[in-house]
Amino acid sequence: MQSPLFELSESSDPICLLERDGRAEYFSHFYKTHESDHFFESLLHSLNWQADQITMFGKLVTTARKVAWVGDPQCRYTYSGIEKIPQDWTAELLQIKHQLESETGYSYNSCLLNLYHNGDEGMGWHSDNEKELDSTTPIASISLGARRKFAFRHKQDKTTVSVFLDHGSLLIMHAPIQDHWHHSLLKTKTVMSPRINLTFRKILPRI
Ligand SMILES: O=C(O)CCC(=O)C(=O)O
Ligand SMILES: [Fe+2]
Repeated sequence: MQSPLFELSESSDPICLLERDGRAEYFSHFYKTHESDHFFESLLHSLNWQADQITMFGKLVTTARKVAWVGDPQCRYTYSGIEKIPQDWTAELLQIKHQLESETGYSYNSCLLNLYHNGDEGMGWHSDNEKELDSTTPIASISLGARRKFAFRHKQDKTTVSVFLDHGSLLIMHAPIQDHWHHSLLKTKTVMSPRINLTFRKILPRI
């Protein structure tokens, strides 16, 4: 079966990509090109980017993709058995966070950033359902740089829905999407330039 692939035009913002077992909305032009160019450059140079470590088939593997974890000081986050301590917000990240908060009506206290140097780097199928995350706050994902293909795959019936994430775009993943769908950033041989992705999240206070 052919899976839907959304090819979108600016006038159609926002587009509802999924509305079953969760909802995903896509804004292709959340930021204008010159604003997106500015954010890309400043985030590339102002953050402490580090290789990530993930568990694959029971082994700890270091990724080529780089990550930066930013948030309020109490926002600690554990994945693959490693506790991440956040970097401080930069002026640009606070500006983006405030714009997102007024767009969505939700508040965020952390942001995970990924730097993919080229199309050889991607992110495998997963869902963002860690127990530290407030599952009622949608994950808001901003893309800067190279246009890359992103896909959702339903956990039970394996239906897929994919979209190219544009420079300056915003993808909002509403609950309970993480319970029912995996998502992935697909690798490709045709992209040679870098991309930065920002996922704004709400971490629950520790009990
Ligand atoms: O790079 C992307 O668009 C996806 C990133 C992602 O899924 C994540 O950080 O959890
Ligand atoms: Fe994710």
